[in-house]
Amino acid sequence: MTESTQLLCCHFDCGGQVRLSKVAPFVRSSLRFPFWSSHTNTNTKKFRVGSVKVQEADMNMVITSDNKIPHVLTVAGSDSGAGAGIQADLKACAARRVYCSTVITAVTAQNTVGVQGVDIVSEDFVAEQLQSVLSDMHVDVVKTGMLPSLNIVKVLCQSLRKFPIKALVVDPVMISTSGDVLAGPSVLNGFREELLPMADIVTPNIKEASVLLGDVPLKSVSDMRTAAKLIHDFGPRNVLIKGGDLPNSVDAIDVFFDGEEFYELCSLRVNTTNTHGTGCTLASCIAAELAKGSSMLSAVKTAKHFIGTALDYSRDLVIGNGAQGPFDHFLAFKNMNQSSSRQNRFNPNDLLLYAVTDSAMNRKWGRSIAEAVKAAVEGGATIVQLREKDTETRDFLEAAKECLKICRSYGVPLLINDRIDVALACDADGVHIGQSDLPASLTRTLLGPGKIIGVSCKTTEQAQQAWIDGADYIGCGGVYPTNTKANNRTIGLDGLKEVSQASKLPVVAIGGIGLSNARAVMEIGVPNLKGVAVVSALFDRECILTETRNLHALLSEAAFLIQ
Ligand SMILES: Cc1ncc(COP(=O)(O)OP(=O)(O)O)c(N)n1
Ligand SMILES: Cc1nc(C(=O)O)sc1CCOP(=O)(O)O
Ligand SMILES: [Mg+2]
Repeated sequence: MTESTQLLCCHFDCGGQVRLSKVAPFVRSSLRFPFWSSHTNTNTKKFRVGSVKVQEADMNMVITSDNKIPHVLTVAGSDSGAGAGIQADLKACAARRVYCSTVITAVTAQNTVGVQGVDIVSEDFVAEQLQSVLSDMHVDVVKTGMLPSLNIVKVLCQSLRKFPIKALVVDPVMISTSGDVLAGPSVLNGFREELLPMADIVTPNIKEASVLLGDVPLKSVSDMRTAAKLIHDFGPRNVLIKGGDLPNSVDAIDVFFDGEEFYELCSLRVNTTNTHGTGCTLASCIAAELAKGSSMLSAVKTAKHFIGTALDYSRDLVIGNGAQGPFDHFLAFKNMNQSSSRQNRFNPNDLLLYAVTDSAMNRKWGRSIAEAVKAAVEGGATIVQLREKDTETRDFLEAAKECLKICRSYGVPLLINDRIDVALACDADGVHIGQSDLPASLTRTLLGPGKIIGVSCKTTEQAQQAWIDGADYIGCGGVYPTNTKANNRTIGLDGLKEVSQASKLPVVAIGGIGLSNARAVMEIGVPNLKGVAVVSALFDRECILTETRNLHALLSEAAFLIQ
């Protein structure tokens, strides 16, 4: 038996012996999750989803002091090809390191070509499976997929009323990726009237959103926003409309609506046909992150980033002969012939808005390092570097630990400037070093393959050496004159362009960059240039949060236009 079939068999037991335990009544308020409180204005927030670490965060399995593991119950159909449905849910939860139990609502004969047959499980047996799992196991989050009959929707809602859970994630599966109908119109009323009012989030794709709203066409992001609002009126607390199928869109743009604000979550469309099961996986990832205790928006961002990474890793995978293949949830495929796991823990898109702290600026404005970092990541910084030139080592270490907690909670990598000892001591995500610091090759030896290393380069030769030494990215500048670093040589946009074109590593531009010139920097149009690193334009300002937000919005737009 292969590893994957073993996994499948052991998880298909829906929960073990029936043991009825006393349960508290379903408490609706228990479904509420905290949200980012800083998002208070009414504008749409646009995120480029590229700042969430996937691989390393995975290893931090959350086990509580009483030895419980976050638990997702999926109520969905089986896909014999194992790309979608229950099988995708199991793989997604395993990859996100949470336990997943299963209630099977239908068995489909399915492969990469399409759906050849569907056998619907009776509602009585669905009810029995629900009872088995929910009466015995502590389920944190229920995620639903294919609910093929109105009666199944009804028994599910009854169970949810009887057993308390933390959150309900509804993926309103109606049509398979191959275009086959998986839930007919009779189920729609069950969704609208019973299930959606209980849901913490519903995650329709464009077609499903259209069907939920009585076949209104959705052709633009603006239509998606209107649809999100209308679906929200059915009662779910949050709506995520997945725009992957939106015509004429370079990016995959999803619209998230929490009842007050819209967020456009934007990520690069991965050029692959291995997309079967992305909807199920996304919903399962959201459920897994919620089970671990994430806020809703953060769960959605992590899930979207996970999908992007998994698709990227699996873009060349060949399984089956059909138009849409499955992908690899364990991010193993692309790495098969590579000796280290370096690619897994650094995402070059994280360089988009690189915030570099400065102790003198924090002192001037009366802020702690942690306060400054928190405001920057809340504002959308996608990576942070602590550059504390005159802070005592002990104080630096304590501040770094505090900042690491903040950054980890947002999925933002934290690097330490110069101080490899501090980075090792606090287990930071990596370091940034310059030409007069410890050599990059030695730094790699000290930090090992799992950490991020950035190297400052002003010339093409330095960029070549950084690559040879095993760095992950280069910082290139000073693009413009700066007061932040004394006697810094300015290389201008031309110098930046030359080094970026020659570099085999992703590049972040630095030096005198802010709102007024960031667009011009990005517009040099070299694909290797992934973002800008900024000190004074964020930290020598009254409101770091506002400055970071504004710069993030500008960079997201610039990156969008350039691709
Ligand atoms: C992203 C980034 N790029 C360049 C630098 C400069 O590093 P270095 O040359 O080592 O100078 P100091 O920052 O140590 O003064 C950087 N810090 N970050
Ligand atoms: C730390 C640093 N390194 C540079 C380089 O050219 O390598 S320029 C710089 C300072 C950047 O600060 P500001 O954003 O305030 O100009
Ligand atoms: Mg340095």
